[in-house]
Amino acid sequence: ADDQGATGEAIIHADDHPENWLSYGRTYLEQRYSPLDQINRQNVGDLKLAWFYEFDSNRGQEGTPLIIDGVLYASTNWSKIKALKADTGELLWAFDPKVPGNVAVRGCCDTVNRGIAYWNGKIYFGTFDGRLIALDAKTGKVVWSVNTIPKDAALGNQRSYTVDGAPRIAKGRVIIGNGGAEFGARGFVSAFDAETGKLDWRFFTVPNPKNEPDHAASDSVLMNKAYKTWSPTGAWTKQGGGGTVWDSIVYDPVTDLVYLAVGNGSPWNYKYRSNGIGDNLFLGSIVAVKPETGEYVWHFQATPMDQWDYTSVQQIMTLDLPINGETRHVIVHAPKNGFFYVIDAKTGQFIQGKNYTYENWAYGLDPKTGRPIFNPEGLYTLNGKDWYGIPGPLGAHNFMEMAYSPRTHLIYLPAHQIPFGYKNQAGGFKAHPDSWNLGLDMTKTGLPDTPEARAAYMQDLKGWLLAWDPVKLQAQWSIERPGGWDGGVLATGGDLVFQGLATGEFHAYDATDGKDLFKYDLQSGIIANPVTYSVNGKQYVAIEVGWGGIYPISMGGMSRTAGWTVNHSYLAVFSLDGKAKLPTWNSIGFLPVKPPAQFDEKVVDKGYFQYQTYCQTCHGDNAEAGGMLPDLRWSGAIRHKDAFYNVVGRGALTAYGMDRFDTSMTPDEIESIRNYLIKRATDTYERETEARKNPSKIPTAPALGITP
Ligand SMILES: O=C(O)c1cc(C(=O)O)c2c(n1)C(=O)C(=O)c1cc(C(=O)O)[nH]c1-2
Ligand SMILES: [Ca+2]
Repeated sequence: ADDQGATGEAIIHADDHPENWLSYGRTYLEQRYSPLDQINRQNVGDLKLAWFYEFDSNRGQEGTPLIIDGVLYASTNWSKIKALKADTGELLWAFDPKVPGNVAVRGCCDTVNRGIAYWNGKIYFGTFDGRLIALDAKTGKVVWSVNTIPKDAALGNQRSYTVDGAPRIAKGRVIIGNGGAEFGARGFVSAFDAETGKLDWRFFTVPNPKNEPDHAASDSVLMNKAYKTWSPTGAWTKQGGGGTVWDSIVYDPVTDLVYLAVGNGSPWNYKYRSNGIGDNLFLGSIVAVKPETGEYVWHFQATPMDQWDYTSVQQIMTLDLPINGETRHVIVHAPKNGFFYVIDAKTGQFIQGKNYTYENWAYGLDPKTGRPIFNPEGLYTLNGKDWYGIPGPLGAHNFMEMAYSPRTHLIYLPAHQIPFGYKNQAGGFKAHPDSWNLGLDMTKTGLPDTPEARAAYMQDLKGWLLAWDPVKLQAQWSIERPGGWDGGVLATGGDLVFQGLATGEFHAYDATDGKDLFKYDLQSGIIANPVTYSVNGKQYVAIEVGWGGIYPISMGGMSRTAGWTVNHSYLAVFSLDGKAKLPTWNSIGFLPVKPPAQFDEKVVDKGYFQYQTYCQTCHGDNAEAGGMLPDLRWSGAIRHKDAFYNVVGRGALTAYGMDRFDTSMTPDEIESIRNYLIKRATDTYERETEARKNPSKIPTAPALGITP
């Protein structure tokens, strides 16, 4: 159809130009498969570093670069863009949208950016403070810029919006969502005209709190269908309800539909959010809409009554699959909840599904509808009991993308097991300003601190690369790793599967059997997705390097099971004849500093509560950092009350992403955190110092306070 536009046609026919990587998942199918085969099973062992380019941010890097006619466009943390010559790494231009540092506190999961879109000579990307920007791809000059968060909409009280997902473009409309459901937000996506930046339509994913029209594409389905799946008086009416679309949005030219991947409830606690009533549409769902108008077509809800942060925002991939002797055009989807779904792409009808990892919240799926058969023990907000949930809120699969090879008919799925202790906030829902507001007890969700409990928990941390058969719903082969949070996957015509790991190793595996054919130490945890392209007939493989995202910042010390990882942020590019060499970087992390001698025991408990409420989700559970943001036990600022208050209360470090908290905490509360940090430093200094005497052994048990 000619209404696809020239770039749309180029994306549909991407295989005619395999040298390029034109859109986030390479094609509209989002299979992350490239037919390039110059690098293959026979020669990948000789792969070498061709060049690397260091970024000017040292936080998690989750970007998928695009490659268009010899130019590589990369997005980095803090929503910055670099245009580089794809064969040499020479900088052509750079763009910094100057996101104010104090907005970091609005986002749950690091100031990441997952990628960009290309359309008709322009580059499009979202910024952490909520803008969508179009740049001239040749010059990096701004063509237009819009604020994607409407000032006048009913979005709840907290309005904690951030934009970190890659925009997608369908028929000349740039579609972008946002994050914020751990705080307080109402999810929606907006579609802007790619040439002018004018708003075309908006679709809210959860109802208006008063069931009033938003004057948006979603009005009729929300008022007629979704609203009655919510209690009219739950905390959602104040917090926004959630349903943020922070990652996958996919246009499918076969069905001519746009699929929106919808997130978790806000607050998480279902009893508080919706009085324990209703399925809460469209949380944990895929919603299909028309690209021109945003009009609702169908939805499939994977997680009704969400209370676990089981988002369905994860990658939406489309495939043609043989099912019962018939070829069907389907969506395959592995959301956080641990189940793999095959859904009819045109109608949303459930075809089949099965758990792809161990999970304990559901006994299985109803074979007709795909609805989970709940384990009543897992409904912790209804039964009032503590719940050790698997998957936890980081899911069995997160933003790390899976890939599909049409040669092996397998999906390469980066999965993990990161359990979580869910516990209800006592005494009803209470929101804190500038904080996560889950309706959960944030101190008890703190991970265990006794050596025994930690040792047991560590045993439960696992990661896998699954070579998943989407027809048989089973892994044909898999690789198990200690600890999760490994990067996304690329599959190629050379029968290779590439993946970067939390340990900093970059690997190539044989796509047919998982044999490890290549590994390279990139010296910082990898969470991003690799891509491949070619320039003048030479094939390259590129990956953004930089440890971060939610796992290390919230799990802190526990995330070290995946490897002792320090953040070095850069783009690494490989070729068969590369000659570049990385310097040797510090790999032992923040060094312990002998803590001040005194602290006030009486305020330590209060400090712990304040820390877990306001600090934990970035600086790590129990004041142990995970290798990316500062480990506060060793911070110079804990040595003096005023120095600490200047940072925490008055915002001395806002430029680096540390907001001021004098609007949410009293000076006494802030001082109690300092005392708690000194106590934690005192308790752990010895073991952390010991652990570093043998740098190669740092991630092992002693560094975690576990008796080996
Ligand atoms: O509910 C939300 O609005 C929201 C937003 C985001 C985000 O914008 O990055 C994440 C999550 N949730 C989330 O649940 C999650 O596990 C997650 C991981 C990451 C990351 O980049 O490491 N972001 C997010
Ligand atoms: Ca979430």
